[in-house]
Amino acid sequence: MEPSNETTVCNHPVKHIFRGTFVHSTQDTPLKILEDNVLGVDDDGKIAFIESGKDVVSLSHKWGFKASDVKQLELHEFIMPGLVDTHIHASQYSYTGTALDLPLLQWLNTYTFPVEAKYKDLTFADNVYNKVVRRTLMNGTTTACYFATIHTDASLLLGEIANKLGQRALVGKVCMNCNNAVEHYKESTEESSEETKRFIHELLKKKYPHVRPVVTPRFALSCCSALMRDLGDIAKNNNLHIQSHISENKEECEAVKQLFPEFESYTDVYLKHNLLTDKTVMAHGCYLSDAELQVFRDTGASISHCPNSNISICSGLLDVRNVLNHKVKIGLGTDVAGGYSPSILDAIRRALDSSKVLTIQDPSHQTLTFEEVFRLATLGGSQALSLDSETGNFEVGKDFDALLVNVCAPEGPMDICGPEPPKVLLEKFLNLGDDRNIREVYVAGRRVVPFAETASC
Ligand SMILES: O=c1[nH]c(=O)c2nc[nH]c2[nH]1
Ligand SMILES: [Zn+2]
Repeated sequence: MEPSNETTVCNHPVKHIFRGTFVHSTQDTPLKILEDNVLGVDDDGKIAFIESGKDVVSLSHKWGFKASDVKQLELHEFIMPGLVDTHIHASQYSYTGTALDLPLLQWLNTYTFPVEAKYKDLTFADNVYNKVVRRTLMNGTTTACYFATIHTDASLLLGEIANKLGQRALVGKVCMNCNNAVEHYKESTEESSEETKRFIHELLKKKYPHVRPVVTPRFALSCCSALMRDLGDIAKNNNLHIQSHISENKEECEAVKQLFPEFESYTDVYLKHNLLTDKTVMAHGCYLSDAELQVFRDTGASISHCPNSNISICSGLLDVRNVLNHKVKIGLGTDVAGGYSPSILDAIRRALDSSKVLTIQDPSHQTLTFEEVFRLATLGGSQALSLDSETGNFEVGKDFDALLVNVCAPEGPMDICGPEPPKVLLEKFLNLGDDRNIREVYVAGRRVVPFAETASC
């Protein structure tokens, strides 16, 4: 509710008030630094105001808070928007940091499918899914777009755990009816469609405030035409998000061409199966042509850039500058476990490295700046997931999804050798920081890190 004037106490109470430095991105500016600002979070977890610290007295009258309610940040602290992981396989978390010696298709058959088959066992799923949600939250991921496995009940469990621990999440029960490598790790077409409908129904029935289902055809090599068409219809009928993979590796692109010769391109395969919408996020896209990027632009579909994975399993390098020039929505993804790090801070560094490699190869390439990659990791990710009306930056009315960062955390990974401006502190954090610097994490105004209770290994 909007306050009526400056002297009336607003009857919509604020539950957190922070004063200090805030950094975030907007559509026009990749990095906005707001020094000595005051931000209030209302009872619904939404940003009620963000204004100059000089106005704190009039704000306290207007919103009915006391000076002692204000949490004053230290000089080496700042608040930034939560990180958005637009593509992560929760089910692959158990082998993160290993099995990076094969290219995509062999990697899937050798490592991925045998592990994913184990999620029939809900005890196994419960252990891994609790760990991945905790680890990503600790690393500042306030929103995650998850692939689970083909198992409906384990996928529902992932949604339950994300809700319990307070992470904003899109959760996908994986659909795949083609797989010759691992027996039993596939579904029939009918099973896949019916179980997807059950998954959506059951998850929506829980009415979790920040956890939603996402329709998840694994990729064109795992799903026949009939299944992709069914999934396109299911997403349309329920107005749901869609996620998949596209143009990650050359061998995969060639196989798609062989399997779907009647289509103009890999993008055309998804387009003609109604899988490209303004709520679709496709991982990778390293080999998309300009014409395909134009289709992304026209449909409003987005790309999840997963640079760690692209390098780790030798898939390719995405030219993010070209994607941005085509005005296609783009965010960052860890792609655990093709990517070996569950942290979006790592994705930021790998995105910058990848852009620099492109510049080494072609000096006319316009290297991404750290400010641009900061935006990809926050507002860009929320746009890629079509969640930017709810989260992504500190606009009044959005949910307060945020990290309180202390660059001088005791036992932390970096040193600050004298007074530094906030822009330097942010750049240092993005390049050198880790979870020790992330003192608090908020999702929709709820403090979710530090955890209420500690988990054992
Ligand atoms: O990086 C990837 N990870 C996967 O699990 C996958 N499945 C299809 N294509 C994929 N790419
Ligand atoms: Zn993936």
